[in-house]
Amino acid sequence: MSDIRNEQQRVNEIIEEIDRKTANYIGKTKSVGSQVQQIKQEFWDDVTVNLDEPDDVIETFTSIKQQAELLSERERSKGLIDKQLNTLAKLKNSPYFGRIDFHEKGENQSDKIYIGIASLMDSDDENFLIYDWRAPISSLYYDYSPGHAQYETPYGEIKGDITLKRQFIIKNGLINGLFDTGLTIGDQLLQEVLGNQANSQMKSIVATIQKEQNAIIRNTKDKIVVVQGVAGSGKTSAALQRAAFLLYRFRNTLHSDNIILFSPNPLFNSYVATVLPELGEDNMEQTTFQQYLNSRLASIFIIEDPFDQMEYLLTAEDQEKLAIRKKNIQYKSSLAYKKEIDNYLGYLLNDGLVFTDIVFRGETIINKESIKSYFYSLESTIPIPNRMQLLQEWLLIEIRKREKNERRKPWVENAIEFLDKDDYLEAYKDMQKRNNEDSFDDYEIEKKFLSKMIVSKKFKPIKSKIKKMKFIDMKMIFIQLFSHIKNKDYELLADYTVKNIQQNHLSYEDATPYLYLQDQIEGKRSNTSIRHIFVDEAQDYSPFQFAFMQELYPYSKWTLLGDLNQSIYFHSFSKSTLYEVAVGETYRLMRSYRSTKEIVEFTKSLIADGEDIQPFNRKGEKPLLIQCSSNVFYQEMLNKIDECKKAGDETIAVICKNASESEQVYKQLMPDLHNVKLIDKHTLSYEKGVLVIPSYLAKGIEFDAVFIHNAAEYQLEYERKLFYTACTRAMHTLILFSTEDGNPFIKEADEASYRKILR
Ligand SMILES: Nc1ncnc2c1ncn2[C@@H]1O[C@H](COP(=O)(O)OP(=O)(O)OP(=O)(O)O)[C@@H](O)[C@H]1O
Repeated sequence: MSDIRNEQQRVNEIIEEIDRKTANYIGKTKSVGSQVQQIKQEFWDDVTVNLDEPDDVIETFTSIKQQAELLSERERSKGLIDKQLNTLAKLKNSPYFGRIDFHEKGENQSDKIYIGIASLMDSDDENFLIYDWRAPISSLYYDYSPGHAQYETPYGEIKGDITLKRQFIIKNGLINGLFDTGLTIGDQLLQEVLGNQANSQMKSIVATIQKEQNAIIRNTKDKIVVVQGVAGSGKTSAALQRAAFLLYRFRNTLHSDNIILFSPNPLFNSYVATVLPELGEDNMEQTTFQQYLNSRLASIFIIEDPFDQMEYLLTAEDQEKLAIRKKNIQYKSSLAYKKEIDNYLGYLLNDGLVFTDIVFRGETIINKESIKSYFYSLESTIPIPNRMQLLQEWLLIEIRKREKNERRKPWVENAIEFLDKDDYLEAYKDMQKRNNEDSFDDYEIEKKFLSKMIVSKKFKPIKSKIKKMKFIDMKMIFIQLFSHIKNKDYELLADYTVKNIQQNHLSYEDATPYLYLQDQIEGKRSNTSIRHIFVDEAQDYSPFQFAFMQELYPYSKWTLLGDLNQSIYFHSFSKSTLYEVAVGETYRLMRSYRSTKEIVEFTKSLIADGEDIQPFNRKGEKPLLIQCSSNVFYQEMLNKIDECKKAGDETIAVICKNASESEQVYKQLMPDLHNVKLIDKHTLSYEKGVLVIPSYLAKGIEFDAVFIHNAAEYQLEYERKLFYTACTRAMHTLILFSTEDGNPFIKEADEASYRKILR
């Protein structure tokens, strides 16, 4: 009891210090804020603008630049102070979550180390009142129980003994819970945290990071970190805390805009978007691979996304077509296909590139054959993209020549006659600017000027196309690839792609290879400012996609997080997986934190190597299978939803196999559950309540209660992982509905791991 009193006393003192510091920062932010205001108001007073002579222009430019730099420096300072204020407000609410007493070897006494989301110094700025959880010493808290312990610092290893390890729950400055931990590291606090309700936004886990997660978060030595972690083992959590750790550890060189997170879908983006701000860091850029493909190709093609591809595979009726499509997907996702493209690129060095005619007013002014022959007249040892640039320069020169000739043609004279008033005025102003002439006195000068203007305007789109390399017939070059492929099924592969491309459609499996080929011809579009990439649900990327991403971000380190048991896309069923491609330090997370022990015991028996999965010991009800005929389905479901709500479940997801099933279920539930929400691939965020969601969009997210709409819909072997992924979204309650035909994977599962009701 006296422990709590003493600790609360310390919390109070810390809050007083936080208040002092806050008052100080508020004073500073006001002063810097008014300086910013003043600089903005008086910006032009302190700038001497004189554009008479070249020297004056330079002086004016320098003076504007200095003023702008001063403004941005002040704005930056204001931003930093506001950030400090924000952190202090968070610390005031909950200053820390952990304490360790560490007796360093060779010292007389132990130090009390309090750990929170940020550091706080005492009023003399000499001693740490709170250590940032990312500081080297804080590692002790995550890695050790009381007893011998050590941690790494930039100056070497420090050894000693932990004499006390304490965890706190502090809210609004009051200690609500205090646990001293012995050998069972942090279990009590973890129990508390995991017992809470699911949220529509993920929470940070800094207070209870587990040792195996800490190793991932603090890895700074490997270029590629690969995490294979079972469902709910904290992969996404580890990724986000790792981003915060890296931003702290490399704060002088790494900023949030040097980090990207690739997530499985836009809904997931919003689900994880609050974690970094909660930890006082700016958010990293979050995107999906599809967003990248769209940014590059959506102006040329209608691109299929992975969800449409999945819908097709789940619902296709024509078995022959389905078989062809599956073959396509597997081959086109493989590194063998990339190799074929590389071979093809070898051939293109000397022959085979296809170009388009350059056409002006319906007439070909440079034909594709001459473009091709110019290209191949260039030294063949020069790489294709460099030759393309030389070709581009040549074309622009040629176009300028044609442009000059064109000015004398009769159509130009006609166009001058029909020039409307606005164009004429524009030309007049332009001439004034260029020639310092006041009028079009001389008819010849006027005509020359106007014809130049008219022709130049008409040629502008052609020049712009050349600058964008549109003289390369990429579609044709891609189509032609298939006659070079040695794969025995190449006719099937070619037929499928060619038909699509002719209709300006690009399937998901064709999009990355297309871009890869394009980049190898036009020149790579690498992004060199990105230093670290997180790929969540990494098992969903094909080896080809991953190889392509590595070319896009050549200077980046990688953290790949995935679970082979949640490989739901067809391409990831091919033998070669991302995990074989990515050679790096591999971590395995086997403990599942999301779901109750009972749910984990059931879900682990749905998959082949599930016996290694360890549940965290949190109690709940066994999953319930309700097998009934479809005419009582919805009434049963409504009853159970009602029960869950009464038991306190706040997020309840009815997970359906695909989008059309979700729509149907939504329509059925709507009349009785007015605020039920339907989630589709365009949904950007969601609220607590009852949701109906297709299985593949529930990836990475969790809910208090999960209702599997019709377990009997999952029958084929390749739907096993989809089914497993859907079931593992449940935190506290899992109820499976099934029509009488049943579900083959549940039939294989341990009967003792679930309850069953037949209606
Ligand atoms: N150390 C931890 N302390 C507290 N909660 C944790 C911890 N690790 C994981 N969790 C919780 O477990 C749940 C699952 O975590 P997370 O979503 O990061 O797992 P995942 O491995 O990415 O799951 P999946 O692959 O199934 O999507 C989350 O609610 C997360 O907050």
